[in-house]
Amino acid sequence: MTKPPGSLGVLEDVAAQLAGIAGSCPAPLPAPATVAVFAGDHGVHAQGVTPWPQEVTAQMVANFLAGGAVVNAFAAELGAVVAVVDVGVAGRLEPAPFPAPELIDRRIRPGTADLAVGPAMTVDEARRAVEVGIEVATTLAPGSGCLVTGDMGICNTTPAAALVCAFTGATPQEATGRGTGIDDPTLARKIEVVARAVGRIPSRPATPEAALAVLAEVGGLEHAALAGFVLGAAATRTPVLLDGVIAGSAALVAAALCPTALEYALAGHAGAEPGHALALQALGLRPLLGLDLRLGEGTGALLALPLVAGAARALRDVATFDSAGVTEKGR
Ligand SMILES: Cc1cc2ncn([C@H]3O[C@H](COP(=O)(O)O)[C@@H](O)[C@H]3O)c2cc1C
Ligand SMILES: O=C(O)c1cccnc1
Repeated sequence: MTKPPGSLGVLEDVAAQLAGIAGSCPAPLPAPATVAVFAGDHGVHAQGVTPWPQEVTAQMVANFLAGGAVVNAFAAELGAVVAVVDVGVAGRLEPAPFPAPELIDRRIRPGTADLAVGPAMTVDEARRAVEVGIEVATTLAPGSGCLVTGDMGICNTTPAAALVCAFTGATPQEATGRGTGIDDPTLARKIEVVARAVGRIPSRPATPEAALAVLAEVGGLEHAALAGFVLGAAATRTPVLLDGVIAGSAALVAAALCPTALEYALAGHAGAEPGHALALQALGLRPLLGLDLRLGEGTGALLALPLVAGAARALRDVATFDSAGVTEKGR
């Protein structure tokens, strides 16, 4: 390529990873990208770990379908498609007005149980939610050059923090953050809730069965589906761009189920939630962007898409020294 070796820095690693994923060099461009927003609710809402009412999850699902959320704005800017999956919303979902895209209805149950007091879901429900993610990824993959993780679920930074503790060995104080923006008393309560949940499970589950049991005990339905989404992306040799702490915690589950699946994942950004950095560090993933985002929905992953596309296009389109008649460097 007509550039000094190494001059594209991290993007050279991205290009090499894309080529490895596709098994061809140059790799295909990561277009079109499809962001799958997995939505679910959480019984731990009863503990007062977020200032937002639970019905905001269902209302935001309607907003995604109507095209009115931040993820829709970023997707429109970047030419990405938004798919919305109900894997466990608690509320009734009104049919979206024509010509809105259809909701993918894969609801396992209307929200999890309260993970502060007992298992969030059964192991069978967790497995079925993982399978929803696998199904969505393998269905979308043939028409997508890149898959992007998205999430919606009021309270979902609480199970994310618990999963980060379980899979990295971090303490609840280290892994728990302010989510959508909570005050000090709420944060103290949230840390206490995460500690109670994590106290019931083994640290660093060593087998896929143990990982699934941890996911059922302290996770969420969208976390489970996102773990499956990463597995499905890998199974179809499709790059998957990870968003924030929900995706990061789900990727820890995916890595415990199948370590090599993470070779197909790229970290879009470093989010503000402390558990996100812990998850990425444990996974050995370097985030492409650092913008202090703390939204979710897939927004931070989508913003990294032009970097991934740039890396792929450079590898494909840039002339060689020979073909462009550019003189190579001397000694
Ligand atoms: C209007 C609104 C839109 C959102 N879009 C994503 N989230 C994000 O914030 C929530 C997690 O934060 P916590 O654990 O503090 O509740 C999730 O719904 C996540 O997707 C939103 C949250 C709100 C309120
Ligand atoms: O990092 C995230 O994905 C995130 C952070 C705060 C709230 N919701 C999501």
